[in-house]
Parts: sequence; C-alpha cells; structure tokens
Amino acid sequence: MPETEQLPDGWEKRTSRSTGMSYYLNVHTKESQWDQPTEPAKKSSGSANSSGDSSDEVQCLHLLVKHKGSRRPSSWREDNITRTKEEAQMLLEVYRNKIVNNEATFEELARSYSDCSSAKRGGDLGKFGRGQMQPPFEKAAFALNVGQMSGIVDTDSGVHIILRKA
Ligand SMILES: O=C(N[C@H](Cc1nc2ccccc2[nH]1)C(=O)O)c1cc2ccccc2s1
Repeated sequence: MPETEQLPDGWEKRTSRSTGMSYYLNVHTKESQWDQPTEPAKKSSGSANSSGDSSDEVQCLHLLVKHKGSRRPSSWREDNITRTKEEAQMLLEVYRNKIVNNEATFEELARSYSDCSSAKRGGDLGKFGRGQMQPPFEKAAFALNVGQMSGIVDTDSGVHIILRKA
C-alpha cells in the first residue's frame, strides 16, 4: 500500500463505522465505493475533473426533495412541505436506487417527484457555469463526468441527486 495514496480530486479514504472497513468517498459528488478510485489526480487549473475534462459549463438534470428546513419549503407538488431532512434523504435514496436498478429513468422520477420547477423539464437545468448555482451543487456537478450520477447533495434548497448530461 503506497504510503501516500494518490487519489483523484475530491476522493478521500474513510472507515465504515459499522464494519470498520475502509471505503472511498468523493466529497464533491457524495459518491462512495469500496474500491480505491484509480485515476491519479491530474494537475490542472479550472474545473478539471478526474477525466481531465476542463468544461467551463455543464448540463445537468437534478431531482430535488425539499424538507421543512429548506430555504423555501414549498413547491409545485406541495404548498407546505413538512417532511424532515432525514425523510427527504430516505426518499431520495429510494429514487436513486430505482435509477441504478433500471426500474425508472432519472427524467421520469424528476418529472414526478422533484420539488424544483425544473421537474416539468425532467429535471433539466440546462447548461450552467460556475457561480450560478449554490456552491455544494456546483462542486458536485463539476466533479461529475458526463453520464455520471451523484450521491445525495445538500443545499439550502433541500437534498438533490444530480445527473450530468454534458
Ligand atoms: O432554483 C430553482 N428552483 C428552486 C429549487 C432549486 N434549488 C436549487 C439549487 C441548485 C440547483 C437547482 C435548484 N433548484 C425552486 O423551484 O424552489 C431553479 C429552477 C430552474 C428551472 C430551469 C432551469 C434552472 C432552474 S434553477
């Protein structure tokens, strides 16, 4: 085991509290995996992610589940959102697992369940550059490779999963 593990940008080694096993977490995309991510971080400026893609803009879909602590606990789906943050995270895990298991598409679930007005567009936020979205969302979006889905990302709006399309 190399003394200093060279991990791609955003990846950290963690220890599972339940099993004591080591795992890897991307602090930007919130993705986690047991295997060590392979690509060594590339030295580059701007928004290069592990594939060295230095895009100035990204296009993403997202599915937002708001909760009672959200900046605006209301949406096209529900006038007064009272679920807790923990309930929102659990809901989002269910949706994420359905997508991973090919039981539904990201667009279908965003259209039905996202608390963002972009739900009408299958969660499509269009293209955006840095400085346009809340920092945790921006960090996660720019750390994703095209076609990659994030883990659960926290913003003042609620909890999100993000799919990078371009
Ligand atoms: O801020 C928006 N919607 C908010 C919820 C929200 N908060 C967000 C935070 C980061 C990224 C997307 C987000 N959407 C709302 O409806 O309360 C946006 C809606 C749309 C629709 C189309 C394109 C961009 C956007 S950004």
